[in-house]
Amino acid sequence: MMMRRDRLFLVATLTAIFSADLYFILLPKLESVRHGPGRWCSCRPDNFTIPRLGGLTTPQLSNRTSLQPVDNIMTEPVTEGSKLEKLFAHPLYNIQTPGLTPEERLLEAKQLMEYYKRKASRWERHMKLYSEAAAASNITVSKHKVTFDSDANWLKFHLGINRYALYSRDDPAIGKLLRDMQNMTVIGADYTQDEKALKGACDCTQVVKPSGHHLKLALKMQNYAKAMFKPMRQQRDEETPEDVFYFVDFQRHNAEVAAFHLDRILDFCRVPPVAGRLVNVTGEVLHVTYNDDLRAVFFVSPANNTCFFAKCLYVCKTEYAVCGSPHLLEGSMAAYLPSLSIAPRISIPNPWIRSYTFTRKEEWEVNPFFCDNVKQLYPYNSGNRLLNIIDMSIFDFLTSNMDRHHYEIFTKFGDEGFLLHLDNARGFGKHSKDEMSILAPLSQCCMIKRSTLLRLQLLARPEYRLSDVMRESLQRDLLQPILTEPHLLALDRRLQKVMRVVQRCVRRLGEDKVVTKDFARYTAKPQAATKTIKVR
Ligand SMILES: Nc1ncnc2c1ncn2[C@@H]1O[C@H](COP(=O)(O)OP(=O)(O)OP(=O)(O)O)[C@@H](O)[C@H]1O
Ligand SMILES: [Mn+2]
Repeated sequence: MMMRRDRLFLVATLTAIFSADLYFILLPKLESVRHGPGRWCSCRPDNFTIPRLGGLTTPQLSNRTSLQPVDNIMTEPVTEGSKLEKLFAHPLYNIQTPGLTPEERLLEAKQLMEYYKRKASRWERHMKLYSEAAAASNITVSKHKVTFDSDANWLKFHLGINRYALYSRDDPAIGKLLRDMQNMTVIGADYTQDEKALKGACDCTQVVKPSGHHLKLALKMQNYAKAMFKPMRQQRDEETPEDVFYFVDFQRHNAEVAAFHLDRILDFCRVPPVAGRLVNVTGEVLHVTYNDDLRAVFFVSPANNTCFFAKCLYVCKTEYAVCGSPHLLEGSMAAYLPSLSIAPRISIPNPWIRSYTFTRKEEWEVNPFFCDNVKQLYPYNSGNRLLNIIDMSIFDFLTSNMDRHHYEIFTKFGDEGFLLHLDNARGFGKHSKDEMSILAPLSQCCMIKRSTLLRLQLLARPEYRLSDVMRESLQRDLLQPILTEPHLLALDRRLQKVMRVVQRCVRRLGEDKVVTKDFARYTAKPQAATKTIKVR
């Protein structure tokens, strides 16, 4: 059964790829017949041509070019209407996954409801005890009504997580969850689990967490939805100065929001939903926290604004604080993933990890053949884990996030599970610089999933231009504009650079070696029937 589904999925992918070929190759050809020679001419000798799918079981696609020459694609006519809607209506974005087996879903509804009930009753108990204690010591704590809602959007998000993605773009619960995070009453605020474990300390040999720089909170909403709140630290138009190391750079709330939108536009769906919110730090944090440590870091600034700084054992510098104006503060709200107690995840060091010190270099930075070593190592020696790392590096290059020290996967899905793209707050720091080293997994391994490449090609075309679809997508956020124009335009420039890296690899190694079939593990199996697959 499991194998049949995998085969169906493979066929679905191939059908979509075939549709894309039709779209890119046949239609342009027909057009060129209609309009006479020259209009779609892609006959320059150095044209990059989209590779044929290799392998025994895959249909022979056209071996003619389907990638526009990178330097003339921007001059084609632009069509009217919503580019984003058109992008999402494209066959490449409508690969329908076959029905999921229980093993392919992260959670069972019954298990999740039991967890939710336990959580709700624990919360009510704590609230009662805490309110009594707070009244006795004259502390202001707002009491809000909590609602147990078995139809809550966050539950639907959790139930939708499966071995292929965190959510489906068509799932109406995701849009509703974004709205919940934007305006639902906050009933509780606390430090996040990892902050609690850290207890404000920092390891001074590693500068990953310079005391006071990390500032994030877990906010609980009226229906028990939980979000990770990262407050605004930097204005949208401020660029990270040249001399600032990436690991002491600010965390940017707008980068978290933008990364969610970009991940969805790339059709990865590996970033949890993130929405921007104006948070009242007095009413929605200070007055709803039951944590004395958190309350203790609040103060009122000389300008009469409510501020708070990160937990810190040694020095609590007010320069590190964030302040409301006088109470309202922008921030990102990232939907929480299911608790580790019901959906364990593991955190794995990125093979292309950077040194978090001022001087040391990692092996990948000095050894151009580093990827050959990685390819020998489990779990990068089989399946598509390495291809997933390469997807992640493309994503990080586009946002210019150098802080991908670890990645997480759900243990339930094992080695074939997708990689979670958590923590994107260090992206979008400099729009004028493209950090090519972030692409090292792609440039050193010279491999890319065909489905990823096809989508990148689409986003390089004027009718789906990445900056345009991003601008449109981000306009839906309450805190729009999320990215300044230079950051949006940098996306187009970086996309071209990704394509050029792929072109170079293809010239060096040939298409069949570089552009890899997705779901490589299953290619030796004969094909299943296509009739159950719907591709719009
Ligand atoms: N949406 C989420 N739901 C649940 N847990 C999350 C979510 N996002 C992040 N986490 C967990 O919290 C940890 C810290 O989050 P994040 O990396 O965003 O913050 P950080 O302050 O940059 O921490 P670090 O320095 O460890 O990277 C993550 O490693 C992850 O395990
Ligand atoms: Mn981080």
